[in-house]
Amino acid sequence: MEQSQLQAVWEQILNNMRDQLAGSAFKWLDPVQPLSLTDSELVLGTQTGMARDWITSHYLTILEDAVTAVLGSQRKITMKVVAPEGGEAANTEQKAAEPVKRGRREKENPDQVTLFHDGQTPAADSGEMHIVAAGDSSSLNPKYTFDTFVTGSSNRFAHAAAMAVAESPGKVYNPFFMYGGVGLGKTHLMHAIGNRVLHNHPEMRVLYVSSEQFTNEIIRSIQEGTAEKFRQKYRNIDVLLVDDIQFLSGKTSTQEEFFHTFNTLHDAQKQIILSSDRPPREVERLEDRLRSRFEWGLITDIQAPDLETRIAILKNKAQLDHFSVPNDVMVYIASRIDSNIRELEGALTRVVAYASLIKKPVTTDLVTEALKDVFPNSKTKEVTMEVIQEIVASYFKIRIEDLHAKKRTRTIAYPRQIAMYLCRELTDTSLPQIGNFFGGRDHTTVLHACDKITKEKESDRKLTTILNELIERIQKM
Ligand SMILES: Nc1ncnc2c1ncn2[C@@H]1O[C@H](COP(=O)(O)OP(=O)(O)OP(=O)(O)O)[C@@H](O)[C@H]1O
Repeated sequence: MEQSQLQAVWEQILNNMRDQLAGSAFKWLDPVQPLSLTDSELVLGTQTGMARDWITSHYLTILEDAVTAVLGSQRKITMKVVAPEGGEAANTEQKAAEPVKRGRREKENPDQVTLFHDGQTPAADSGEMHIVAAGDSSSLNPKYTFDTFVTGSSNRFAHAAAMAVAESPGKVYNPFFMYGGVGLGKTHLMHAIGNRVLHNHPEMRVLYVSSEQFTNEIIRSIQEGTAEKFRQKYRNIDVLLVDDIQFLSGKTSTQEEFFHTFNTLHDAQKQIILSSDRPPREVERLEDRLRSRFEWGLITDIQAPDLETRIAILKNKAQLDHFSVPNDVMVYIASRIDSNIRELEGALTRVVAYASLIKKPVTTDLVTEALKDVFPNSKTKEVTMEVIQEIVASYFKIRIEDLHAKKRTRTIAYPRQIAMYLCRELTDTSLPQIGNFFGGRDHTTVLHACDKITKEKESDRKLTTILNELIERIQKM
C-alpha cells in the first residue's frame, strides 16, 4: 500500500477514535506513524518505548475497534519504536513523554501547549507563536480549512457566515452558533475559522475546545484550587471555539463558569463560536440566561448534503488523499450513504484500503464486497452513457436522437450539455469518447458543455435541483 493511502487510512482510524477519547489521548496518538498494513496486521511506529507502552496499556482496545470499524475486519496491531527523523530514539525519550508540548510558552506555563497555525513545529528560536491552547485541548487540524470544505445547498449559508466571522472576528456575528446532525462538518468549519484567523492575524490567541474538555478543565481547576488560573486563560483569548455545546446540558457549575467567560469575552468584543447538534432552544437543561446569549448573534444550521455535494466531497477527499478512484465508484458510494459525511469518507477510505490489500482495481463490484456490512443488500450497477442519455431525454421530454443530432436550439442544446456533463461526472469516459457518443462531436464541445454547467450550477439553484433529480434517477436504473 502506498504511504499516502496508508496515512489516509490511519487518519480515518484516528478520527474514529476521536469520537470516543478525550483530547488528551491524542498527545500520544497524534505522533504515531503508520508503518505498514496487510490483511492481517497493522504496524505502527512510536518515537519512544514509553509512548508505545502507554498506548498499548491505555488505548489498545479502542484502537483495535477503530481499526475494525475503518477496515471492516480485525487486524493484529504491532507497535514498534522508531527513531524520529534526524534524531536518535534515545534522545527523544523526554520529548515523547510530553509529545505535543512545544514552542516557547511551555517553559513559562507547563499547562499550556503552543500550537502553530500550519501544524508544524517552527525552529526553536523563531519566536513564531501563533496560538496558545489548553493543555488537553486538541490542536487545530491544519487540514480543516475553507479550501477543503465543499459547499452545496445544505451548507452554503453556514460556510459563508463562517468565512465572514473568520475575516472579521468579534465584529460581525457574535456569538456565531452552528448546529446540525452528526458528521456534517461543524467541527471542520470551526477549525477552518480558527485556521483562517491565525493566517490573517498570527498574533491572535485562538482556542478550540470541546465542551467535554472545557468541563473537565473546570472540574480539575475546582479540585486543584486553580480556578483563577482557569479564568485567566479563558478570558484572555481573542477567539474561543467551543464544540458540541449540547454536552453542557445539566452541568450547572460548568454553565455558571461558561456564563461568566462568555460575558467577559463578549463585552471585550472577542469572538465566540459555538457548535451543537441542535439549536439553542432545543438544548435541554441549559440555563435560560445562556440560551438567550447563544441566540444573540447568528444561528445557522447545516443540513445533510444532497447527492451532488456528496459526490463532490468524495472527489475532493480522493484528490487530497491521492486516491485514484473512478467516478462511477464515487457516485455509487455517495448514492448509498446519504447522511453522515464522516461515514461517507470512511467508506471511501475502506474501499481504497481493501483494493490495495487484495491488489485489485477499485470497481463498483469491489465496493459491494468491501462495504457489504454497510450496505447489505446492494447490487452493483454500472452507470453508462446510454443510461444517462435515456434519463436526460425522458426528463426533458426530448428524443435520444436529438442528443446526437446537430440541432442547436436551446430546448435541445441545454439537455445535451447536461447529459455531457453527467457523462463526464458519473462515468470514466474521456472527453473524445463522450464527444463521439453524442453524434461525433469534438472534445472541445464537451469540455465547453462541462465548464458551462459546472459554472452555472454555482449560482442556479434550479439547475442543482435538476442535476440531483437526474442523478437519483440514473442511480435507480
Ligand atoms: N462540506 C464538507 N466538505 C469536505 N469535508 C467535509 C464537509 N463536511 C464534513 N466534512 C468532513 O466530514 C468529517 C466529519 O465532519 P465534522 O467532524 O466537521 O462533523 P461534525 O458536524 O462536527 O460532527 P459531530 O457532530 O460528530 O461533531 C470530517 O472529516 C470533515 O472534514
